[in-house]
Amino acid sequence: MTAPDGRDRISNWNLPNAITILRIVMAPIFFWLLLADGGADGPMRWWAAVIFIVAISTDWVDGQIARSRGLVTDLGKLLDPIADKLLTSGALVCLSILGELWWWVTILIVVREVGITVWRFVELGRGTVVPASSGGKAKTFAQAIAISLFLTPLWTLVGDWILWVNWAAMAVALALTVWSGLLYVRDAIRLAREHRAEPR
Ligand SMILES: O=P(O)(O)OC[C@H](O)CO
Repeated sequence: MTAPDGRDRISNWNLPNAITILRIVMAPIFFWLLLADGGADGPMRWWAAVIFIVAISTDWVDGQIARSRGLVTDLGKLLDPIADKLLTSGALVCLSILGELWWWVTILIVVREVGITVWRFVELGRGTVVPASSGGKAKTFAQAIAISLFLTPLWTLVGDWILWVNWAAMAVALALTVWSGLLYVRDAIRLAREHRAEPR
């Protein structure tokens, strides 16, 4: 399809966006598996961990395919962070419900993720698409590692010392979440000033 400016328009119905939607579909299956056995470390917990790891890994896959095949779309730029946040924030909420993670950690991260998403939609309404920053990508990677560690009952295999590793990984994820969030706040202030300076 060709846009009015003569350039080829990329269809939103492409492989990277389909993978992103698959990630969204996998999220409720993962939540159910994690919550269904009430925090036990049996087979359902292992399955929940596997599904989370597979689903969050598709974040890297869809990005790679989109860039290498020239299939980057505005829909993808919006949908990709939402799919990540659904999985990661949902996982944190489930872990807090199960009493395995302090609520204040979950709330801090979820408020940051929801806040950035709301801001993305506000900017979209003004005609600006805000893609994920490198800090945001590093934050998602750190969250994925920390959540995968929390989900996988490795303590049943190697002993309780692994819990220290889990908490250290969560601390790094939390720090990157706050840091990258503050950088977005700085960008939001700059963009708001630019919008105000635009002729009406
Ligand atoms: O921090 P955000 O909102 O830019 O999210 C980053 C994405 O999850 C990276 O895939």
